[in-house]
Amino acid sequence: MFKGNASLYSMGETIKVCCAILVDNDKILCAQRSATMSLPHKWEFPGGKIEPGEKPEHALKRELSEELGIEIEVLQGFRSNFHRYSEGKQIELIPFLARIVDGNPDPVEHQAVIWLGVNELVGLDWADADVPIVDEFIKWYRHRRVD
Ligand SMILES: Nc1nc2c([nH]c(=O)n2[C@@H]2O[C@H](COP(=O)(O)OP(=O)(O)OP(=O)(O)O)[C@@H](O)[C@H]2O)c(=O)[nH]1
Repeated sequence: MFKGNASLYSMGETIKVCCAILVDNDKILCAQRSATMSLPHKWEFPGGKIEPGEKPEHALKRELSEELGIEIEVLQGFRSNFHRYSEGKQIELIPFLARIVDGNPDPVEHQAVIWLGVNELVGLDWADADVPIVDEFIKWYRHRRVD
């Protein structure tokens, strides 16, 4: 007799997605998905799917180069968030604090990118998977040690 957790078996594959919280002069880069992307017009942190066997940091550098034409340095990782969208897609969103080391963000796919102060982040219409990450980042940023 089946005794497992049935919901585990109906969830399907979890897609691993990395994203960058890019900070420069107390501003954070936010990217808006375009009308033709999934989650149209929602705000997110730039990034994308991690390919099989790829290290998350490597995927992040690749995606930011492709999407925004920038080179980044990854500073630290934050706790990932598992989220299942209503259409059934489940993602693990893995955030990293990062900074730009070369280039200016010039979006290829996104509709817009903007730099916002930490206090302004909550005013955006974030993709659902990002909401806990935004909240945790705000708390972390306010309490971080500045040496
Ligand atoms: N890059 C990024 N993707 C996110 C974030 N939040 C979030 O839910 N996602 C989702 O994670 C997936 C990342 O895929 P992607 O960026 O590589 O490619 P994509 O838009 O073509 O994906 P899709 O069309 O298959 O949904 C998308 O489904 C996107 O909606 C985020 O903050 N950054």
